[in-house]
Amino acid sequence: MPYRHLEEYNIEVTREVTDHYERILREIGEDPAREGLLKTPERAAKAMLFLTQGYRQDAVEILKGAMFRESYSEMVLIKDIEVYSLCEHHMLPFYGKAHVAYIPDGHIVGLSKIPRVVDVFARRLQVQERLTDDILECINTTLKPRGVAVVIEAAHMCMMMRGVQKQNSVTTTSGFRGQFEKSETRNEFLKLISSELH
Ligand SMILES: Nc1nc2c(ncn2[C@@H]2O[C@H](COP(=O)(O)OP(=O)(O)OP(=O)(O)O)[C@@H](O)[C@H]2O)c(=O)[nH]1
Ligand SMILES: [Zn+2]
Repeated sequence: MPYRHLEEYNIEVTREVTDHYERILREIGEDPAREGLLKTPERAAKAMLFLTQGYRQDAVEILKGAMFRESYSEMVLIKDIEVYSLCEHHMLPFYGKAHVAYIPDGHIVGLSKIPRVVDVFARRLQVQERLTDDILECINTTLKPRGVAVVIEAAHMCMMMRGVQKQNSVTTTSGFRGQFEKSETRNEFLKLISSELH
């Protein structure tokens, strides 16, 4: 992605994507000139650029911006982080929850930065497996904790609205590094994310 000035990039790309959506409307049998649809191509373009803004954001920089030296060395768990992403096969939403934990090794990170990192990777075309790994690897290589764990539970609209049309299936993906590779620590994490206590 060329790093042109963001505003200039947004105006140019919004115009291009808007033109494409107008063509799509015509191809599916709609009349882009009817009143209700006049602004739809531009709205859809802005929505798509919002949902894919992760391509223009840097998760490593976000984490590095709020790392603090601390000796705390127990598990830090942020659970039930809402996730909205787009599957790369159909560009339809998949959505659910992410649970992220790490065990610090000299540094902690500002709590809000974890959901921000989740969003940076979710706001791209993804598969749930790669989204899980992207979050895991980013935290592992940037914060260098003793361990990191990521679990994502999600429903895929491409399996609900079309295709196999299953309304209640949930897909769970997970990744573990460092101390979470040991079953004791992993089990403590899994117990915490399944508990109803907040
Ligand atoms: N592993 C994985 N698969 C996904 C994800 N999101 C969507 N898919 C699947 O991607 C696959 C694409 O398969 P294809 O056979 O090429 O596409 P399709 O003909 O539209 O498949 P159906 O959805 O079965 O109708 C489907 O099985 C989807 O369920 C994801 O996050 N991870
Ligand atoms: Zn899909």
